[in-house]
Amino acid sequence: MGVEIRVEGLTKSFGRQVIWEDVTLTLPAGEISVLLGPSGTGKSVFLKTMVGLLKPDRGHCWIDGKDMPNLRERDMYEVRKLFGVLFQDGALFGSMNLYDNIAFPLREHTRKSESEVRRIVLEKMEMVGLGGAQNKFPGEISGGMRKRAGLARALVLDPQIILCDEPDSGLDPVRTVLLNQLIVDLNAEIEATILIVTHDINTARTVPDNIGMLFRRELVMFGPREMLLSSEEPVVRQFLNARKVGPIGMSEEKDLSELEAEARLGRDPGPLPPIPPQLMTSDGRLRRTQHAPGEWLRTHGVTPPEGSFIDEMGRDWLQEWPKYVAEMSAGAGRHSEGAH
Ligand SMILES: Nc1ncnc2c1ncn2[C@@H]1O[C@H](COP(=O)(O)OP(=O)(O)OP(=O)(O)O)[C@@H](O)[C@H]1O
Repeated sequence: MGVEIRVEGLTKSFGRQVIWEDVTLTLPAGEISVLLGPSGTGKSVFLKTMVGLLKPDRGHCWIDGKDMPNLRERDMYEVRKLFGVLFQDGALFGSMNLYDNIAFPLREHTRKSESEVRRIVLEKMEMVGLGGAQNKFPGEISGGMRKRAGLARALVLDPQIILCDEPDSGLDPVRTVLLNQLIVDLNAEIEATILIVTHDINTARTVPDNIGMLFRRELVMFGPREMLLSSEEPVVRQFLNARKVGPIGMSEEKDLSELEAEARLGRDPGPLPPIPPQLMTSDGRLRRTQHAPGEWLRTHGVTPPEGSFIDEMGRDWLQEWPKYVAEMSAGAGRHSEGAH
């Protein structure tokens, strides 16, 4: 089961350039969260600070009771073992085949025998759909395969926390959805706490349990997916709906002439689009941390936009959910009876 991560008042600057200030959020144990923000708002810096690769100016990041940025190097090394990190390009060693790349953390951080290493590497490769590709070199495979190899490598130490920095950059839309599916299935399987940095709006809208948004050196909002997808906050709304109208411009903030032009053309962002159903696991089983569709909206008295929670087959998940959960639990019951 993944661990909760509690970030409090985290602030980071490089020289006089403040990247973000006073970031406070909690990544709930075992849930999937997405971090959004225009380019250059410090999302990668945030991930690197979480794993202790960068030191913040001040603040805390509590992981399993330990305050990561304020640990001694040796203790930090121990906490780092809880993490699996998928960097943007997979960060594979070009001179090693996939097998050796994926085996690397096991050989570096554990004293496992080569036969044990082999068992784990092949299992993880199978898990990400790379069975049989052990002898390929990173230069011989596609970008999507490199990402999956990076993911397999991030998984070998059985991480309780997985950080993915733009896992979908450079992937075609179908590969992006397949990678998202893999992440959701993985979450159901190993129940790790997952944080994904992405620019892909479809990923942000359909995959996570929670969404956070960085803008103008602060965390504008962090909370359940439904909270951000129904938010009227201009930056959140503009970003999550990929709209031109809103505070974000080509440089991070719009200048006066852009805002004047926008005012002439009309600045009404229009109605919010429907909230899509969340991506389910591929075998339909429920993730341990999965929330019922509409749960946050109901508890907060928010009416979702017309057409929300209807999937591409026309099923309305607000109606279907109780029936679905009952069927799944009955199925799980049957499985466990069968197992005894
Ligand atoms: N080691 C460093 N030293 C100095 N400045 C840095 C360092 N790393 C990042 N920065 C600066 O911090 C800012 C945020 O960078 P970061 O890569 O985190 O942005 P990002 O939100 O991930 O962007 P993108 O979406 O384009 O990947 C940038 O201005 C970058 O130049």
